[in-house]
Amino acid sequence: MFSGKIGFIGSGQMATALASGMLSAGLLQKDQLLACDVSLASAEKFVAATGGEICPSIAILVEKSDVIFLSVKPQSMAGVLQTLSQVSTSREKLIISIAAGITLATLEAGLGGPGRIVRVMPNTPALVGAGASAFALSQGTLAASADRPSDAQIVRQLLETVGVAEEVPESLMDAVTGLSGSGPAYVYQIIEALSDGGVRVGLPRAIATRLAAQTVLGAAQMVLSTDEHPGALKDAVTSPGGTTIAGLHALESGGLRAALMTAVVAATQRAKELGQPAR
Ligand SMILES: NC(=O)C1=CN([C@@H]2O[C@H](COP(=O)(O)OP(=O)(O)OC[C@H]3O[C@@H](n4cnc5c(N)ncnc54)[C@H](OP(=O)(O)O)[C@@H]3O)[C@@H](O)[C@H]2O)C=CC1
Ligand SMILES: O=C(O)[C@@H]1CCC=N1
Repeated sequence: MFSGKIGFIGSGQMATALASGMLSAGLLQKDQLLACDVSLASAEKFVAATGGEICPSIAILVEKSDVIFLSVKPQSMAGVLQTLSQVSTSREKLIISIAAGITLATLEAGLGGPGRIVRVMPNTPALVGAGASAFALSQGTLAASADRPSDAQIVRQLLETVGVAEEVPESLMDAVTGLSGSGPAYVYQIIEALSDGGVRVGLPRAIATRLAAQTVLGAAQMVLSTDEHPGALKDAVTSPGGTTIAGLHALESGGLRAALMTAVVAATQRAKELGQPAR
Protein backbone atom coordinates (compact mmCIF):
# COMPACT_ATOMS: atom_id res chain seq x y z
CA MET A 1 0.00 0.00 0.00
CA PHE A 2 1.00 3.60 -0.59
CA SER A 3 0.12 5.89 2.30
CA GLY A 4 0.50 9.35 0.77
CA LYS A 5 -1.50 11.36 -1.74
CA ILE A 6 -0.71 11.48 -5.45
CA GLY A 7 -1.53 14.56 -7.51
CA PHE A 8 -1.63 14.74 -11.29
CA ILE A 9 -1.10 18.09 -13.02
CA GLY A 10 -2.81 17.25 -16.31
CA SER A 11 -5.47 14.57 -15.95
CA GLY A 12 -5.60 13.27 -19.52
CA GLN A 13 -4.95 9.88 -21.10
CA MET A 14 -1.74 8.91 -19.34
CA ALA A 15 -2.63 10.32 -15.93
CA THR A 16 -5.93 8.47 -16.00
CA ALA A 17 -4.23 5.23 -17.08
CA LEU A 18 -1.68 5.47 -14.24
CA ALA A 19 -4.22 6.43 -11.59
CA SER A 20 -6.71 3.77 -12.68
CA GLY A 21 -3.98 1.13 -12.78
CA MET A 22 -2.82 2.03 -9.26
CA LEU A 23 -6.39 1.85 -7.99
CA SER A 24 -7.10 -1.49 -9.68
CA ALA A 25 -3.90 -2.93 -8.22
CA GLY A 26 -5.01 -1.89 -4.73
CA LEU A 27 -1.98 0.36 -4.18
CA LEU A 28 -4.18 3.19 -2.97
CA GLN A 29 -7.75 4.37 -2.48
CA LYS A 30 -9.56 6.99 -4.50
CA ASP A 31 -9.30 9.56 -1.70
CA GLN A 32 -5.51 9.47 -2.22
CA LEU A 33 -5.85 10.74 -5.80
CA LEU A 34 -5.91 14.40 -6.82
CA ALA A 35 -5.81 16.13 -10.18
CA CYS A 36 -5.72 19.59 -11.67
CA ASP A 37 -6.48 20.31 -15.32
CA VAL A 38 -7.27 23.30 -17.52
CA SER A 39 -9.65 21.09 -19.50
CA LEU A 40 -12.97 20.46 -17.79
CA ALA A 41 -13.57 17.48 -20.09
CA SER A 42 -10.31 15.81 -19.05
CA ALA A 43 -10.97 16.50 -15.37
CA GLU A 44 -14.47 15.01 -15.62
CA LYS A 45 -13.17 11.88 -17.35
CA PHE A 46 -10.48 11.49 -14.65
CA VAL A 47 -13.08 11.74 -11.90
CA ALA A 48 -15.41 9.30 -13.67
CA ALA A 49 -12.58 6.77 -14.08
CA THR A 50 -10.94 7.11 -10.66
CA GLY A 51 -13.20 8.93 -8.22
CA GLY A 52 -10.25 11.23 -7.44
CA GLU A 53 -10.62 14.84 -6.33
CA ILE A 54 -10.20 17.78 -8.68
CA CYS A 55 -8.20 20.68 -7.26
CA PRO A 56 -9.04 24.19 -8.42
CA SER A 57 -5.39 25.25 -8.66
CA ILE A 58 -1.90 23.83 -8.92
CA ALA A 59 -1.03 25.48 -5.58
CA ILE A 60 -3.80 23.58 -3.79
CA LEU A 61 -2.83 20.32 -5.47
CA VAL A 62 0.79 20.79 -4.36
CA GLU A 63 -0.26 21.54 -0.81
CA LYS A 64 -2.33 18.34 -0.57
CA SER A 65 -0.02 15.94 -2.48
CA ASP A 66 3.09 13.99 -1.46
CA VAL A 67 3.94 12.91 -5.00
CA ILE A 68 3.16 15.09 -8.01
CA PHE A 69 3.01 13.78 -11.57
CA LEU A 70 3.59 16.37 -14.28
CA SER A 71 1.33 14.83 -16.91
CA VAL A 72 0.74 17.68 -19.32
CA LYS A 73 1.94 17.68 -22.92
CA PRO A 74 5.57 18.75 -23.43
CA GLN A 75 4.30 21.95 -25.08
CA SER A 76 2.44 22.90 -21.84
CA MET A 77 5.30 22.12 -19.48
CA ALA A 78 6.96 25.56 -19.37
CA GLY A 79 3.81 27.19 -18.02
CA VAL A 80 3.31 24.47 -15.41
CA LEU A 81 6.93 24.76 -14.24
CA GLN A 82 6.57 28.52 -14.00
CA THR A 83 3.49 28.12 -11.76
CA LEU A 84 5.12 25.39 -9.66
CA SER A 85 8.26 27.45 -9.12
CA GLN A 86 6.09 30.04 -7.36
CA VAL A 87 4.65 27.47 -4.92
CA SER A 88 7.28 27.25 -2.20
CA THR A 89 6.14 23.86 -0.85
CA SER A 90 6.69 22.23 -4.25
CA ARG A 91 10.41 21.96 -3.36
CA GLU A 92 9.54 19.44 -0.62
CA LYS A 93 7.48 17.17 -2.87
CA LEU A 94 8.55 14.31 -5.12
CA ILE A 95 8.00 15.60 -8.67
CA ILE A 96 7.66 13.03 -11.46
CA SER A 97 7.53 14.24 -15.05
CA ILE A 98 6.18 11.84 -17.66
CA ALA A 99 6.48 14.31 -20.54
CA ALA A 100 8.20 13.09 -23.69
CA GLY A 101 11.52 14.78 -24.34
CA ILE A 102 11.55 17.13 -21.34
CA THR A 103 14.95 16.73 -19.69
CA LEU A 104 15.83 16.73 -16.01
CA ALA A 105 17.92 19.87 -16.67
CA THR A 106 14.85 21.65 -18.09
CA LEU A 107 12.75 20.52 -15.14
CA GLU A 108 15.37 21.69 -12.63
CA ALA A 109 15.80 25.03 -14.37
CA GLY A 110 12.03 25.57 -14.54
CA LEU A 111 11.49 24.65 -10.90
CA GLY A 112 14.29 26.94 -9.70
CA GLY A 113 17.07 24.42 -9.05
CA PRO A 114 17.79 20.81 -8.16
CA GLY A 115 15.17 18.97 -6.15
CA ARG A 116 13.29 15.71 -5.75
CA ILE A 117 12.75 15.40 -9.50
CA VAL A 118 12.39 12.18 -11.53
CA ARG A 119 11.81 11.68 -15.23
CA VAL A 120 9.56 8.74 -16.11
CA MET A 121 8.34 7.33 -19.41
CA PRO A 122 5.32 5.09 -18.80
CA ASN A 123 2.87 3.66 -21.31
CA THR A 124 -0.90 3.33 -21.41
CA PRO A 125 -1.10 -0.43 -20.69
CA ALA A 126 -0.46 0.69 -17.09
CA LEU A 127 -4.26 0.93 -17.07
CA VAL A 128 -4.47 -2.88 -17.07
CA GLY A 129 -1.38 -3.55 -14.96
CA ALA A 130 0.75 -4.35 -18.02
CA GLY A 131 2.72 -1.12 -18.35
CA ALA A 132 6.35 -0.82 -19.39
CA SER A 133 8.09 2.15 -17.80
CA ALA A 134 11.59 3.50 -17.42
CA PHE A 135 12.82 6.21 -15.07
CA ALA A 136 15.85 8.40 -14.54
CA LEU A 137 16.61 10.09 -11.22
CA SER A 138 17.98 13.59 -10.81
CA GLN A 139 20.82 14.39 -8.42
CA GLY A 140 18.43 16.00 -5.96
CA THR A 141 16.39 12.89 -5.17
CA LEU A 142 16.51 11.69 -1.58
CA ALA A 143 18.15 8.53 -0.26
CA ALA A 144 16.31 6.29 2.19
CA SER A 145 16.31 7.30 5.86
CA ALA A 146 15.23 5.54 9.05
CA ASP A 147 11.61 6.66 8.68
CA ARG A 148 11.06 6.61 4.93
CA PRO A 149 12.02 4.95 1.65
CA SER A 150 14.21 6.61 -0.96
CA ASP A 151 12.62 8.53 -3.81
CA ALA A 152 13.88 5.80 -6.16
CA GLN A 153 12.04 3.19 -4.11
CA ILE A 154 8.83 5.25 -4.16
CA VAL A 155 8.99 5.67 -7.94
CA ARG A 156 9.75 1.99 -8.46
CA GLN A 157 6.85 0.98 -6.20
CA LEU A 158 4.41 3.21 -8.10
CA LEU A 159 5.54 1.97 -11.52
CA GLU A 160 5.88 -1.71 -10.66
CA THR A 161 2.34 -1.67 -9.31
CA VAL A 162 1.16 -1.04 -12.87
CA GLY A 163 3.72 -3.11 -14.79
CA VAL A 164 7.47 -3.38 -15.14
CA ALA A 165 9.96 -0.57 -14.51
CA GLU A 166 13.59 -0.14 -15.53
CA GLU A 167 15.96 2.49 -14.15
CA VAL A 168 18.06 3.89 -17.02
CA PRO A 169 20.54 6.73 -17.54
CA GLU A 170 18.72 9.85 -18.61
CA SER A 171 20.48 9.72 -21.99
CA LEU A 172 18.29 6.69 -22.85
CA MET A 173 14.93 8.21 -21.97
CA ASP A 174 14.16 9.41 -25.52
CA ALA A 175 14.93 5.92 -26.81
CA VAL A 176 12.55 4.45 -24.24
CA THR A 177 9.93 6.92 -25.45
CA GLY A 178 10.41 5.81 -29.06
CA LEU A 179 10.12 2.12 -28.13
CA SER A 180 7.80 1.46 -25.19
CA GLY A 181 6.23 4.91 -24.67
CA SER A 182 4.86 5.06 -28.21
CA GLY A 183 5.03 1.30 -28.80
CA PRO A 184 1.47 0.39 -27.80
CA ALA A 185 0.25 2.37 -30.81
CA TYR A 186 2.51 0.39 -33.15
CA VAL A 187 1.17 -2.86 -31.72
CA TYR A 188 -2.46 -1.70 -32.02
CA GLN A 189 -1.79 -1.11 -35.71
CA ILE A 190 -0.30 -4.57 -36.02
CA ILE A 191 -3.32 -6.12 -34.28
CA GLU A 192 -5.73 -4.14 -36.46
CA ALA A 193 -3.87 -5.22 -39.59
CA LEU A 194 -3.80 -8.88 -38.53
CA SER A 195 -7.52 -8.65 -37.89
CA ASP A 196 -8.03 -7.09 -41.33
CA GLY A 197 -6.09 -9.99 -42.79
CA GLY A 198 -8.35 -12.42 -40.97
CA VAL A 199 -11.43 -10.67 -42.32
CA ARG A 200 -9.87 -10.71 -45.80
CA VAL A 201 -9.74 -14.51 -45.64
CA GLY A 202 -13.25 -14.82 -44.27
CA LEU A 203 -13.21 -14.58 -40.47
CA PRO A 204 -15.88 -12.54 -38.68
CA ARG A 205 -14.36 -9.26 -37.39
CA ALA A 206 -14.86 -9.91 -33.68
CA ILE A 207 -13.27 -13.35 -33.86
CA ALA A 208 -10.42 -12.03 -36.02
CA THR A 209 -9.62 -9.23 -33.55
CA ARG A 210 -9.75 -11.56 -30.53
CA LEU A 211 -7.47 -14.09 -32.23
CA ALA A 212 -5.05 -11.35 -33.34
CA ALA A 213 -4.84 -9.76 -29.88
CA GLN A 214 -4.46 -13.10 -28.10
CA THR A 215 -1.74 -14.12 -30.56
CA VAL A 216 0.23 -10.94 -29.79
CA LEU A 217 -0.30 -11.45 -26.05
CA GLY A 218 0.73 -15.11 -26.22
CA ALA A 219 3.82 -14.41 -28.30
CA ALA A 220 4.86 -11.64 -25.88
CA GLN A 221 4.40 -13.99 -22.93
CA MET A 222 6.56 -16.60 -24.70
CA VAL A 223 9.38 -14.06 -25.13
CA LEU A 224 9.15 -12.96 -21.49
CA SER A 225 8.69 -16.42 -19.96
CA THR A 226 11.01 -18.70 -21.91
CA ASP A 227 14.27 -16.71 -22.14
CA GLU A 228 14.44 -17.88 -25.77
CA HIS A 229 15.61 -15.47 -28.46
CA PRO A 230 12.59 -14.21 -30.47
CA GLY A 231 14.26 -15.66 -33.59
CA ALA A 232 14.36 -19.13 -32.02
CA LEU A 233 10.69 -18.88 -31.06
CA LYS A 234 9.92 -17.83 -34.64
CA ASP A 235 11.81 -20.85 -35.97
CA ALA A 236 9.71 -23.15 -33.75
CA VAL A 237 6.56 -21.93 -35.54
CA THR A 238 8.03 -22.25 -39.02
CA SER A 239 7.78 -25.64 -40.74
CA PRO A 240 9.90 -26.23 -43.88
CA GLY A 241 7.77 -25.46 -46.90
CA GLY A 242 4.83 -24.68 -44.60
CA THR A 243 2.40 -21.86 -44.06
CA THR A 244 4.44 -19.66 -41.72
CA ILE A 245 7.43 -19.26 -44.00
CA ALA A 246 5.06 -18.17 -46.75
CA GLY A 247 3.68 -15.49 -44.41
CA LEU A 248 7.15 -14.47 -43.20
CA HIS A 249 8.35 -14.13 -46.80
CA ALA A 250 5.44 -11.75 -47.43
CA LEU A 251 6.38 -9.71 -44.32
CA GLU A 252 10.00 -9.46 -45.50
CA SER A 253 8.80 -8.30 -48.93
CA GLY A 254 6.63 -5.69 -47.19
CA GLY A 255 9.52 -4.45 -45.06
CA LEU A 256 7.83 -5.03 -41.70
CA ARG A 257 11.01 -5.21 -39.65
CA ALA A 258 12.58 -2.16 -41.28
CA ALA A 259 9.32 -0.25 -40.81
CA LEU A 260 9.21 -1.03 -37.08
CA MET A 261 12.88 -0.09 -36.60
CA THR A 262 12.31 3.16 -38.48
CA ALA A 263 9.26 3.89 -36.31
CA VAL A 264 11.32 3.63 -33.11
CA VAL A 265 14.04 5.85 -34.59
CA ALA A 266 11.50 8.45 -35.79
CA ALA A 267 9.69 8.59 -32.44
CA THR A 268 12.99 8.84 -30.55
CA GLN A 269 14.01 11.74 -32.78
CA ARG A 270 10.65 13.44 -32.19
CA ALA A 271 11.11 13.08 -28.42
CA LYS A 272 14.47 14.85 -28.75
CA GLU A 273 12.79 17.65 -30.74
CA LEU A 274 10.05 18.04 -28.10
CA GLY A 275 12.79 18.54 -25.51
CA GLN A 276 14.25 21.51 -27.38
CA PRO A 277 13.26 25.01 -26.18
CA ALA A 278 11.51 26.03 -29.45
CA ARG A 279 8.78 23.49 -30.08
N1 LIG B 1 -0.57 9.14 -24.01
C1 LIG B 1 0.46 8.30 -23.87
O1 LIG B 1 0.42 7.14 -24.31
C2 LIG B 1 1.69 8.74 -23.16
C3 LIG B 1 1.90 10.07 -22.81
N2 LIG B 1 3.04 10.45 -22.16
C4 LIG B 1 3.23 11.84 -21.80
O2 LIG B 1 2.21 12.19 -20.89
C5 LIG B 1 1.89 13.56 -21.05
C6 LIG B 1 0.40 13.70 -21.18
O3 LIG B 1 0.01 13.00 -22.34
P1 LIG B 1 -1.53 12.62 -22.54
O4 LIG B 1 -2.10 12.16 -21.25
O5 LIG B 1 -1.57 11.75 -23.73
O6 LIG B 1 -2.10 14.06 -22.89
P2 LIG B 1 -3.57 14.62 -22.70
O7 LIG B 1 -3.70 15.76 -23.64
O8 LIG B 1 -4.55 13.51 -22.73
O9 LIG B 1 -3.56 15.18 -21.18
C7 LIG B 1 -2.92 16.36 -20.80
C8 LIG B 1 -3.91 17.23 -20.08
O10 LIG B 1 -3.22 18.32 -19.47
C9 LIG B 1 -4.02 19.48 -19.65
N3 LIG B 1 -3.24 20.69 -19.42
C10 LIG B 1 -2.61 21.50 -20.33
N4 LIG B 1 -2.03 22.55 -19.71
C11 LIG B 1 -2.28 22.40 -18.38
C12 LIG B 1 -1.97 23.15 -17.23
N5 LIG B 1 -1.25 24.29 -17.31
N6 LIG B 1 -2.40 22.72 -16.02
C13 LIG B 1 -3.15 21.59 -15.92
N7 LIG B 1 -3.50 20.83 -17.00
C14 LIG B 1 -3.05 21.22 -18.19
C15 LIG B 1 -4.54 19.30 -21.04
O11 LIG B 1 -5.59 20.19 -21.34
P3 LIG B 1 -5.73 20.70 -22.89
O12 LIG B 1 -6.04 19.47 -23.68
O13 LIG B 1 -6.83 21.69 -22.83
O14 LIG B 1 -4.38 21.26 -23.26
C16 LIG B 1 -4.97 17.84 -21.01
O15 LIG B 1 -6.25 17.70 -20.44
C17 LIG B 1 2.65 14.08 -22.26
O16 LIG B 1 3.72 14.87 -21.85
C18 LIG B 1 3.13 12.81 -22.97
O17 LIG B 1 4.38 13.01 -23.58
C19 LIG B 1 3.99 9.55 -21.78
C20 LIG B 1 3.83 8.24 -22.08
C21 LIG B 1 2.71 7.73 -22.83
O1 LIG C 1 2.80 10.52 -28.63
C1 LIG C 1 3.36 11.06 -27.67
O2 LIG C 1 4.01 12.10 -27.84
C2 LIG C 1 3.26 10.43 -26.30
C3 LIG C 1 4.61 10.14 -25.70
C4 LIG C 1 4.75 8.66 -25.71
C5 LIG C 1 3.43 8.20 -26.09
N1 LIG C 1 2.62 9.17 -26.37
